[in-house]
Amino acid sequence: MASTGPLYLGFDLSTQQLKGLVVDDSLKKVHEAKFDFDADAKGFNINKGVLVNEAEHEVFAPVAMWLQAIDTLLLRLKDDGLDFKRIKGISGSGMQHGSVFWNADAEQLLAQLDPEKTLQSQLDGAFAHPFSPNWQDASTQKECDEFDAVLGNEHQLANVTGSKAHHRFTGPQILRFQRKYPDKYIKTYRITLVSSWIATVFLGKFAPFDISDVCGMNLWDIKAGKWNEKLLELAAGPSGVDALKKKLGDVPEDGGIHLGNISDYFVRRHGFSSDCTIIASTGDNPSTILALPLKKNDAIVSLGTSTTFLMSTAQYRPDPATHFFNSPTTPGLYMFMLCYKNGGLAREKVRNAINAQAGVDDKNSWSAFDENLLSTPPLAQDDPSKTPMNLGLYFPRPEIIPNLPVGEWHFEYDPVSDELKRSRGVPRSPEQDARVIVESQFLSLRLRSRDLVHSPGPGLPPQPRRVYMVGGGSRNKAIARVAGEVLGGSEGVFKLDVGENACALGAAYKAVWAVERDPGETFEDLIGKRWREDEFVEKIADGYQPDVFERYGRALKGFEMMELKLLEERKEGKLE
Ligand SMILES: Nc1ncnc2c1ncn2[C@@H]1O[C@H](COP(=O)(O)OP(=O)(O)O)[C@@H](O)[C@H]1O
Ligand SMILES: O=C(CO)[C@@H](O)[C@H](O)COP(=O)(O)O
Repeated sequence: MASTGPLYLGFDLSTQQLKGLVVDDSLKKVHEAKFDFDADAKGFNINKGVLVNEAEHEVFAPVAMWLQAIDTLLLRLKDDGLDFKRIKGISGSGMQHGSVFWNADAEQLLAQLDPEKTLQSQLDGAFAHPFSPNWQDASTQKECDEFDAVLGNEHQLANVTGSKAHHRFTGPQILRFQRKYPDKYIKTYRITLVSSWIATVFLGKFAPFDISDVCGMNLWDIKAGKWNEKLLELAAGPSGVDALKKKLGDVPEDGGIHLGNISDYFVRRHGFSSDCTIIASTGDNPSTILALPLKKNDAIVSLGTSTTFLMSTAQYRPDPATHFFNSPTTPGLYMFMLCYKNGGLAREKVRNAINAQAGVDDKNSWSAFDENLLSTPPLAQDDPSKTPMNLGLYFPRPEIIPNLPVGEWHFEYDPVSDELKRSRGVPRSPEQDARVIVESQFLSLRLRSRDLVHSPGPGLPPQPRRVYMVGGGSRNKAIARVAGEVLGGSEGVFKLDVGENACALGAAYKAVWAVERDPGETFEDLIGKRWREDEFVEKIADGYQPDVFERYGRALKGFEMMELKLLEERKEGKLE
């Protein structure tokens, strides 16, 4: 007999694709589909989901392409057998920091959508600007300097907003937007984040920012729970704070807030039930921590286009080197995050060089990369007693952590003499680059999370209890193995059964919680009760291995010296 129980739909609008995932009330995934921007979008000259203006270091995405993606994704979910009538709640996750500038006609256009036509064909006129600045944008150095200065320094800004100023954060982006396009800024009636943009489309009217994603703007005072007036004043420019406040709207405290019923357009065009509820959408990283009942001292490593490292903590310990956000669901909890621009695409560059050298036909195959990753000894050290450790940084795009320009740098480090020497590359390039780039990415995570992790048991050095891998790169077990060697993890390295789609899963779980919670029931309680560990997660690699963990511990010192040296050279103008 066909099931009739309630279903919950989660979206993930990320750099390279829109994904949709449906779960039932027992948290089991029942449908999923995706729309890949490069492969599926028609009429946009994008590469890896974005457009680039190199001259100004701008990276941005066409908003109309996302509308096309929603139009097609819903058809794909239908083809997958989804009965839209059963969907009781929808929530979404969006790549963080990106802003969409809507004009004054938008709400009328949203309210009057004709179910015979696509979203893309009807909402073209709803935007004051056709593009959304992407998280990879690096055009706002001047604006970031102003943000860091306005409260005193970057420490003060991090204390108040959870982060120092970052190129991609929405406040500095708005400041640059209103300076570069004053007319468009005046015409902007409402600014949404990518997350509240998804909710807006499904709601048919403007949706507010969510309590977690708002922390990615450098405008929100986390402890006070309100906008910081000085920061608003800076971002707002000549048209003033009140005008900007109107464009930004309110920020409800409850991450599970019911924003309203789904827009009639979706009821009539796709057969959704008219009482399907739209739940606040959040950022892709906050959403990822909702994909499982994360315990204290567990870490999530998300290998998407960006690499991120996430932990849930009750301690608010902001620092200019890291990010803190409100939990998307639970007051009093925070999300700690590290975010790197050079994640998936940097690894792909090494993979491509290996495949080209080996004459591999399938350009997207990871086999040769994986073979080299596993056959190269740790730190590409053939004989640890005689040869130095090989360290490197691979940044095809300007990096966030540390703030370095495009480049690739190699060093040799002798942990006995503590000597660090510049080298021309790894001994056997590009094969050994596979090992050195993956180690480099995980060493940076270990370096920057070391004060947050603690010993998971007697006699164990500080490290996570479990490391969960998610995002596209979590398909790769060779990378997971190296993650365990570098980061540890007393119980091992794990993957969710929908590991690549954790953001969409987290969004779907948020919808389950928001619709089905009892009064006062936390997300952790509800999801914890329904979660089935044996079905939903798989151990994919060993974690803590004392010898190699200790060896990487020694490498950390050289790694830190390497970064400091390059930062010094940047200051002296030697790297640009
Ligand atoms: N088998 C694999 N090994 C390593 N990386 C992979 C593998 N499969 C996919 N990826 C990486 O996953 C990335 C996409 O991850 P995904 O989480 O879907 O992206 P996003 O959410 O940022 O759009 C690609 O850039 C690719 O490098
Ligand atoms: O900028 C950040 C987080 O601060 C990125 O993590 C974006 O949120 C995009 O992520 P993916 O497309 O890699 O999922």
